[in-house]
Amino acid sequence: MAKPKSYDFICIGGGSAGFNAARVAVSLGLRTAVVDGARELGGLCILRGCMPSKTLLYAAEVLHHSRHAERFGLKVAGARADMKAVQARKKRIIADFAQYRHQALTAGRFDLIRAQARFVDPHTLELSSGKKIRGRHFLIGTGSKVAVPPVPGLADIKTWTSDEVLNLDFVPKSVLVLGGGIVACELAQFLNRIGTKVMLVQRSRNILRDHSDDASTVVQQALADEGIELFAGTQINQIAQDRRGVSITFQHDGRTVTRRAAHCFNALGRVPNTAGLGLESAGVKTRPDGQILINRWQQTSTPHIYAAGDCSGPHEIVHIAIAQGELAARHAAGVKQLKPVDFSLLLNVVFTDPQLATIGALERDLEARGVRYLKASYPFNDHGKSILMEANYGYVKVLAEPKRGRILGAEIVGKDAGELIHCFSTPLALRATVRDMLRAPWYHPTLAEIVTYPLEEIADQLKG
Ligand SMILES: Cc1cc2nc3c(=O)[nH]c(=O)nc-3n(C[C@H](O)[C@H](O)[C@H](O)COP(=O)(O)OP(=O)(O)OC[C@H]3O[C@@H](n4cnc5c(N)ncnc54)[C@H](O)[C@@H]3O)c2cc1C
Ligand SMILES: NC(=O)c1ccc[n+]([C@@H]2O[C@H](COP(=O)([O-])OP(=O)(O)OC[C@H]3O[C@@H](n4cnc5c(N)ncnc54)[C@H](O)[C@@H]3O)[C@@H](O)[C@H]2O)c1
Repeated sequence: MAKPKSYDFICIGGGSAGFNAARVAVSLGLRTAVVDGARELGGLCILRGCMPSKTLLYAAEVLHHSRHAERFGLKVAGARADMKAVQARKKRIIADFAQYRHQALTAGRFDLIRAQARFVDPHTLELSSGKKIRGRHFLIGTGSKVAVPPVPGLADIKTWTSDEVLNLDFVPKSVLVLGGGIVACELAQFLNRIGTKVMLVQRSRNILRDHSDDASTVVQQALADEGIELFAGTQINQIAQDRRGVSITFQHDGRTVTRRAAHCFNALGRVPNTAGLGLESAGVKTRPDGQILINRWQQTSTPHIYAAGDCSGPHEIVHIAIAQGELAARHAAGVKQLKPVDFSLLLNVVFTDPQLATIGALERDLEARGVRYLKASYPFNDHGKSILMEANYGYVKVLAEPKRGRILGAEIVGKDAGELIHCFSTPLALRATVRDMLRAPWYHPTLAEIVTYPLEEIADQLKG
């Protein structure tokens, strides 16, 4: 039998983490291969995550504005979603992005092997083709898959995942959304805006539980105002299915509630896609849910094997997956003076409308750590530019260190919060103070200008 081909660096998975790790590894002179077993190349972000969801959310936002044009004194008759056309546009856009990634993967800078891989020992992968390859270093970037938690009846019924919702070419009559995380909230609003009756059932007291109560309350209110029937703080008793659709019974506010819908959308989270990778043969340790344990250089319990992206966490966010993949490649190549991924700059965006975005420290983290801070916030419904845009939901909140006013974090809920939060990215990275930010020019009238009000308030607190 032929000797297995051998590489310096092998990426298992060619998504955001794996592709970017490979790109950097090659640039550092490592003989590199990417192994990906997907029928379609591109990874979650391009094919079934960020890009298709944001394409559809934007279309739904345009429809929403058209339907509420009278707020601006406009008459737009008959605005509705032609889902076949919406879907065709999404497919065209995504095909372009996927094609671009396909070209990058097949450009010959590294070997691309189309196969599923599993470890048979710490340096050898067995491929679904039957071949074996060997590596000096590995990067596991196998992503995540939809979770099916033990909700009574859930495993016995046919549910949609985000994949099916992103592929809809019709307007469903009614959808029961399970979960109140980012996927649930973004896509519940999309469904509601295209004309579906949406019920959302969420376990925690608030939707978007990773965010502050203030922030999630604003989004929750906006979703309810648009007509989504939203139940938070529930406990599901049973879900069942018959020819007419699904029914759910749950506890809410001390009552037993029953609802019916034509379809059920499972948005109860995702789990690391690591089963079947033969991690035990390689000595790679995981948490009970399959999440790969890593150190700050992305090394697993077997130091020449790295992991990055959704399979290792701690966040399921594309720019983090990319940064982790790149760091792993540099570490494997022996680059000196590296810095770990800096989670004190964590940037998070929820693409609901209003959007919810945070950067840096959250108030609850500072409180938990006993860190003193100054804070100030300002509402969108008192800001000229947002008032003229009828964008009245939300606020900007800034947190700063009390001595010099160094920015510690910011939270924005409101129109285009995902764009506005970037006003704080560079200042936070450069450890700027509120006074540094106020020295910069701010054009009038812009949405971004709203940021100056809490900054000025903190500057005043510093004087006092
Ligand atoms: C609906 C939705 C919307 C999202 N929106 C956003 C957003 O707006 N912004 C954001 O930052 N994040 C968003 N995310 C999260 C983001 O998409 C993920 O965090 C990111 O794509 C993960 O990248 P990855 O490289 O870890 O995994 P993936 O991109 O999933 O790549 C994993 C690759 O590994 C391959 N693979 C798996 N197992 C094997 C094996 N055994 N052998 C060989 N190959 C294998 C797969 O085929 C796949 O190509 C969204 C997610 C979802 C579901
Ligand atoms: N805008 C973005 O950046 C973006 C968009 C979409 C997804 N993502 C990423 O994808 C990841 C997955 O998102 P998600 O929304 O699928 O997951 P999630 O973990 O954020 O949300 C899952 C929801 O299901 C609920 N849940 C879980 N188990 C339950 C049970 N047994 N009973 C009742 N409720 C239960 C949780 O309370 C939570 O509300 C996120 O971590 C996110 O970072 C990011």
